[in-house]
Amino acid sequence: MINSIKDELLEAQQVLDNFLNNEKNLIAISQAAEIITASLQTGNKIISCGNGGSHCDAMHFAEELSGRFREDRPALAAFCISDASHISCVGNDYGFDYIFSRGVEALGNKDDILLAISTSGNSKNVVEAVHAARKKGLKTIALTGKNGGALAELADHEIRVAHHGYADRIQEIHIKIIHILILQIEKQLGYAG
Ligand SMILES: O=C(CO)[C@@H](O)[C@H](O)[C@H](O)[C@H](O)COP(=O)(O)O
Ligand SMILES: [Zn+2]
Repeated sequence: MINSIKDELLEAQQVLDNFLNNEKNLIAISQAAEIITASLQTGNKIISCGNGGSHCDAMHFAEELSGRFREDRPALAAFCISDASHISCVGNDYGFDYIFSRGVEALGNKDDILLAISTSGNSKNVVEAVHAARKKGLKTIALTGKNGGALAELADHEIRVAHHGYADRIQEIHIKIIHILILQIEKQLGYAG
């Protein structure tokens, strides 16, 4: 078992190294931080969504803006489409493909940001959310994996972990990206040194 544990950690290290050693990825993160900061500075908000582990990541991202990251600072406008009654109603009445798009239709405004998280880039409900966001004039940022899937073509801006294995390895980098984004947003807003 020890060898298997070690193999997992070594693979995770390799995926992180591959991501880190491609300058394009660092630029993509910095641009996403700038887009999000500009939106917050003009009184707009961030809406996040994703499935499974990416749903948890989307919640994690939003709560660190509306709640707290490292230090105290004012609350920032962000929420994740995760209300169970909304999801069960829309899933039941319209279909699971529309659970996020309906949330964007209800609460998204022009110049808000949609952060769409999907390791495959192909989850239909996340893709539909991006379509709905574009229709309403939101800016769309996709956090993807593998070859970016449908979101690579659809989103205004993409940060991709180009790992072609299992989703969990991609998510492990996504959560690092999320924490880095929060820090950079705070720095640009003058809340972190
Ligand atoms: O957390 C994990 C795997 O680590 C799973 O729950 C995973 O998020 C689910 O299979 C998702 O439905 C995958 O969706 P996506 O990342 O392809 O959009
Ligand atoms: Zn997982």
